[in-house]
Parts: sequence; C-alpha cells; structure tokens
Amino acid sequence: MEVGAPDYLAGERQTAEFDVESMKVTWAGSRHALEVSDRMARLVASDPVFRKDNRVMLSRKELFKNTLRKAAHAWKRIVELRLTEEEASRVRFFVDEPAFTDLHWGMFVPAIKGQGTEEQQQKWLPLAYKMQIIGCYAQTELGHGSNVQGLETTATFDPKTDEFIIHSPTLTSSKWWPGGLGKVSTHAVAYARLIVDGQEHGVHGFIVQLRSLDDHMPLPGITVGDIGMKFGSGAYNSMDNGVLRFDNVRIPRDQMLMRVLQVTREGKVIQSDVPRQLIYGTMVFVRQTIVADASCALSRAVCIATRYSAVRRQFGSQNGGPETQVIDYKTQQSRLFPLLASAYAFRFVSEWLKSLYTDVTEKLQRGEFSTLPEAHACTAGLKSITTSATADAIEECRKLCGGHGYLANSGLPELFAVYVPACTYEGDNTVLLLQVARFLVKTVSQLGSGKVPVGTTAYMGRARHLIQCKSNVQSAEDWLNPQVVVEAFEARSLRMSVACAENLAKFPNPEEGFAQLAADLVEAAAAHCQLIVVTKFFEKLQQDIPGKGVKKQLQILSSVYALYILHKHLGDFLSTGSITPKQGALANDQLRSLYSKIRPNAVALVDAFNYTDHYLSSVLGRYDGNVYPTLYEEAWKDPLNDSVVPDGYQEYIRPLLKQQIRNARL
Ligand SMILES: CCCCCCCC/C=C\CCCC(=O)SCCNC(=O)CCNC(=O)[C@H](O)C(C)(C)COP(=O)(O)OP(=O)(O)OC[C@H]1O[C@@H](n2cnc3c(N)ncnc32)[C@H](O)[C@@H]1OP(=O)(O)O
Ligand SMILES: Cc1cc2nc3c(=O)[nH]c(=O)nc-3n(C[C@H](O)[C@H](O)[C@H](O)COP(=O)(O)OP(=O)(O)OC[C@H]3O[C@@H](n4cnc5c(N)ncnc54)[C@H](O)[C@@H]3O)c2cc1C
Repeated sequence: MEVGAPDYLAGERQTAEFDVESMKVTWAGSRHALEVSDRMARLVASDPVFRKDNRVMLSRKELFKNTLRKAAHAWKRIVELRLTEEEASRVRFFVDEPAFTDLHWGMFVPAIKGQGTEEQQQKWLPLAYKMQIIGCYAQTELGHGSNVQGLETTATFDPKTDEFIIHSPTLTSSKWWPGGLGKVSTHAVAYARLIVDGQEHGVHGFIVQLRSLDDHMPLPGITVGDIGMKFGSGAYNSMDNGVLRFDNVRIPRDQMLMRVLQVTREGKVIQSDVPRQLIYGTMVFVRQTIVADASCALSRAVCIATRYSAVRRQFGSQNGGPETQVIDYKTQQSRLFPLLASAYAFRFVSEWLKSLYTDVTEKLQRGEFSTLPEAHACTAGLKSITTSATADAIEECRKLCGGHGYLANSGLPELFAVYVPACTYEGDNTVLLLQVARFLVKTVSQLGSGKVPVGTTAYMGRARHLIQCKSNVQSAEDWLNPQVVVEAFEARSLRMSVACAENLAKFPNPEEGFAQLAADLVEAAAAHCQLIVVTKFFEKLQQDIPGKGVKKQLQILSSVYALYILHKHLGDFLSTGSITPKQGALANDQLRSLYSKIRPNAVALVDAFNYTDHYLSSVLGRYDGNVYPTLYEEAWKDPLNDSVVPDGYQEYIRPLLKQQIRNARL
C-alpha cells in the first residue's frame, strides 16, 4: 500500500487478537521462507513486464507471445541477479501465468533426476538447468490418460543400430495434453511401451529431441502442434498443451531412462532392484507439490472474499447509519470461515507431505522401498481431496462476492478457470481415490496377520477399539478436545474401510467386487484422507509456534476445519455410529461459536498470507479495501468504452431502430 493512502480495512485490522507478522512466518514455514517470498513478490510486482491486468483481453496469439516474453524476462532476471533455485521458483510462482517453464522445471527435470541413471543425469541435467534445452513430460495420449499401462506409443530396440524406434501406431496413440509441447519444447520425456526382441516390457520413459536447436523446426518423423483453446479466457490458454506423433523416430539406446530397467548393447533386458513403480515417481513428486498449490489457490480466493465481505454492506441500516457488513451475516461466516480454515489446513498438511516425500526419497536412494506404497497413497489421496475442495471453494468465493465476483477484475473467474484442471491433471481425482482405496483395503485385509499398520494407517492397528468405541462428547466444549475429534474421525474412517472390505469379501472375484463397490470405496478413501488433514493440523499445534495469540488462532481454525468436515459428512459419522445425532448437533453449536471467534481476526488472518495486490490481481481483494472507486475507474478502461457509440452501430443498431420506427408508423 502507498504510504499515507487511506486504509478502508484499518478498523478490521485493529480488532485482530494476534501478531500478524508472526502468523506470516508460520504460514510461510520459516522466517527465511517469508523473507525470500516477500522479496521475490515485490521484485515481480514492481516490474512492468509482469503486468497481468490485461490478460483476459488478449487474443490467444498475443497471450501466448506475452507469456513467452514474461518467461524469457524472468529467466534474464534470474540469471542477472544470480537468484538461488528457491528464489527462482518464487519468481515463477509470482509471475503467476501457466507456462512451459512449469513443466520443464516441474516434470522434465524431475523425471530425469528420478528415473535416469547417474550418467544420464550428468549428461542431460546441466543442459536443462541452463535452459539450453527445454523439456516437457509426454505421457498422456489421445486414447489413454488415467490408464498408463494402456499407452500405445512403442519404443522398439534395434540391435543393428543400437537405437530405439519411437512410433505412434494409431491415431489414439498421439501424445495429447503435455504442457509446453505444442510450441516450445525442444525435448520430451516420452512414455512408450518398450519392445525388445519382440517381447513387451511395459511403459518406460525416453528422452526424445523434438525440435532443431538451430531453427526450432520439428525433426524428421515428428509432427507436433497445439491442441487448441481451453476453458475460460486468459487462464490456462497461456500454456501450449500439445499433440505429438512419432513416425519411426530413431533415438540412441542411452536415451531410455534406465534407473529401473536397463537394455544392454546386446539387447538384454536387466531389471534393477528398484521397484517398477518408480517409473511413476515423477507423478508422486508433482502430486505432492500440487497439495501445496491448493493451499495457495484457496488462500488467494479466500483473501479476496474475506476482504470484500468486510467492505461490502447490505441491509440493516439503523436510523440512517451504515448498513451491515456482509461478513457479519452468520450465513456468510458459515460459508467463508471453513474455507479460511481449509486454506490453513492444506498449508500444514502440504508441509507434512513434503517432509514425508523427502524422507521416502532419501530411503529410496538407500535402497529401502517399503514406504513407497504409503507415499503413493498419501500423495494421490491428498492431491485428490485438496484440489477438489479448492476448486469448489474458489467458486464459492465468487458467489460470496455477489455480482461483482463475476467481473473478471475480481480475479475469481480466471483463478477458477486456471485452477479447475488440477482436479484432472496429474491423475483424475476419482481414479486417485480408488488407488487410496486399494491401499486401505489391503491394509484392512492384513489386520490380524501380524503385520502392524504404520504411518497414516497406524490407527487401523487399534481396529478392535475403533470398531465399537462410542464418543463420550457431552457438551459443545468437548468438541474442542483434539483427541475426541481425532477418535471420531478414526472410527468413521476405519468403519467405512472395514465395511468396504466386508462387502468386497462377498464377491467371488475381487476385481469385480472392487468395480461394483467403487463409489463406496471412494468415500472411504476420502474419509481416510480427511483424517490425515485433521490429524496433521492438530500435530502442527504440538510444535513451538511463536508470536502473540498465533497458536490460539490456529487452534480455533483447526477446530473449525475438523467440525466443518464433520458437519458436511454428518451422514458418514451417524451411519457408522461414530457419533450420535445429539453429538452431531453439539458439534454444530460449537462451530457457530467458533465463527464468532474468527470474525474479529478474519481480515488479519488473510493478511497473514502476505499476498501483494499484484499477485491477487483483484479489485475486490485490494489490501486497502478501496473497492468502489477502483471498480468504477476500471470499467472505463474496457475497450468497449473506447468510443461512446460502439463499432457496429451504423450496420446493426441504427437499421434496427429505423425499422422499429417504420413498424410503429404502420
Ligand atoms: C515444483 C514445481 C511443480 C510444478 C508443477 C507443475 C504443474 C503443472 C500442471 C500440470 C501438469 C500436469 C501433468 C500431467 O498431468 S502428467 C500425466 C499424469 N498422469 C496421471 O497421473 C495418470 C494417472 N494414472 C496412474 O497414475 C496409474 O496409471 C494408476 C491409476 C496408478 C494405475 O496404474 P497401474 O495400472 O499400473 O497400476 P495398478 O493400479 O495396477 O497398481 C499397481 C501397483 O502400483 C502401485 N502404484 C501405482 N501408482 C504408483 C505410484 N505413483 N507410486 C508408487 N506405487 C504406485 C499401486 O498401488 C499398485 O500397488 P500394489 O501393491 O497394489 O500392487
Ligand atoms: C490442463 C491439463 C494439463 C495436462 N498436462 C499434461 C502433461 O503435461 N503431460 C501429460 O502427460 N498429461 C497431461 N495432462 C493429461 C492428464 O494427466 C490426464 O488428462 C489425466 O491424467 C486424466 O486422464 P484422462 O484424460 O484419460 O481421463 P479419463 O481417465 O478418460 O477420465 C474420464 C472419466 O472417467 C473416469 N474414470 C477413468 N478411469 C476410471 C476407473 N478406473 N474407475 C472409475 N472411473 C474412471 C474418471 O473419473 C473421469 O470421470 C494434462 C491435462 C490437463 C487437463
């Protein structure tokens, strides 16, 4: 905010009962992370190349060229200022425009790191790090995305030339969707069925050069282009999601990523001790980052809706006084505050997931693979529930802002359009929950076999207690006790998984049973994942959290998150007998009283996200709350207002009006 400028939200900020600067540190993860983030946000906001207020007005070609310009400028600044990788990734984040760089850094580089041998990493990573090559992740095809084993592209070893021949045998085998592929990438990690000596060895990754490094023309045998406009204006259309066909393209043998499986010069196929599933490792990595992204997108929408709800007034004027701020309506609070609590919940669960991922990666390096299934289930499940909740929440925030939320300059329509594919990419959310369900059913089936469940399924080890325990909540106050809440969530989750396992046992063919019970299995998986989020929020509160009143606010938010989920899924809790209807009603009473506690802190709680006005790009979410004059000013900037009488008046409006006059005379 400019020095001396009026702050229309100052009153809201004065009622805060906690130290906002300390909350900013907790949200960012550390003082260092906050400092880096703050510095990079300001660097981007102050650079005119990164302006984005005109994005929705640009044609696809203009938008795309502008994205290329921003990406090139960002890279120039990163090099000039010698930014660290941490700083560079914050710059890309605050530039806030989907671009080929997301896939280059987010998937191409990790795929080589995770699936390449030491030599392959040494050869390719330095080129990628300097952006002397630009890469994408080409897995999905026109005919298959979820079913990775169903991919049709082939990679056939030719022992005569020591090469693989990469080929697209059918229309449906065309690569379809990879970001950065359409117009930019020089290379791809392309996934194809490995065929050696007529034998199939499953799907593997291959580094394939697509375009000339001299003139960017596709290499012989490569057909490549963009797949066309996507949902919304601006939004994800800055990305060149692409189509790619291979016509017997030859690549050297050492361009197959060979950490999991090697093909020798003689055409021998050697399986290393690394599990096959590591071929899916890049997806595990990205799913984990997508959970952190969910907390960013959600907090951004909530920040806009909260500030605007404090500015906006409707009804309730007494004796000519001001009308009621819409944030004071209990209905507004019951729709908005759970989303605020969810933003914090997703932030902390993503922190935990990152540490789990780091831990599993270290173990994999040491040849320990036992924690891989849990890492897969956690990343898949949390990716699924956090992105679904965030997509719904952005739309809810738009509605919370009434009519003005539908204006592009509220920032919410474009945020929704950019965000919503997160429910599909990196694994369709339902398909991913079915993966979690498989893991849970397996865990339940092993209970009593002596194998003790660990990690996020450790609670299943107390199945005997959880299957019959009764919640001893007697008052609304009791719902503030984390142990009581966690036990209710554990009982609900375990009972849902056990019920699925029992029903599955009734089918002679387990796969048929799994298919028939899929809808119930997805609900059991979601219940397990919600338990993880609730537990990790409470565990966060066990840590030392400095700053006046910060922990208290987080305690309130953790209870709001848990009781909101309980209220939303009350049917599950009641039908499993985990709580009684009376206890459900008490939870709701507690939730209402928690909303009143959040109210004086709401604006400060969104200030703690530390978002610049540039990043938010929302007239409604401005830090200073100066909404109406800005909306009015912005309207006049619309190209339609360039002239008072619109283009087309002479051709289409005037003749119409004249005709109406003639008709009236008749
Ligand atoms: C820091 C920067 C970040 C940048 C972020 C950039 C974001 C950019 C935006 C968008 C990018 C989007 C990119 C993409 O979308 S890439 C394409 C993603 N595609 C998918 O996600 C496909 C989803 N499908 C699958 O994952 C799988 O096919 C499957 C659904 C898991 C099924 O696979 P399959 O049929 O082989 O497997 P089974 O079900 O039979 O399972 C076999 C056993 O393997 C285990 N398994 C499965 N997946 C994994 C995994 N990933 N890791 C570990 N283990 C796995 C499974 O549990 C089975 O185990 P079991 O013990 O039961 O045998
Ligand atoms: C914006 C965007 C960016 C992308 N970027 C990339 C990229 O960079 N690289 C890349 O390789 N791919 C990319 N993708 C592709 C993406 O990963 C796939 O679209 C995604 O994995 C879903 O697969 P699908 O499209 O085949 O969906 P489908 O599997 O066809 O899903 C269609 C419907 O069928 C249901 N369904 C499917 N299988 C089952 C089942 N077994 N049981 C029950 N229901 C089922 C799903 O729930 C869904 O409702 C991108 C996609 C988008 C939208």
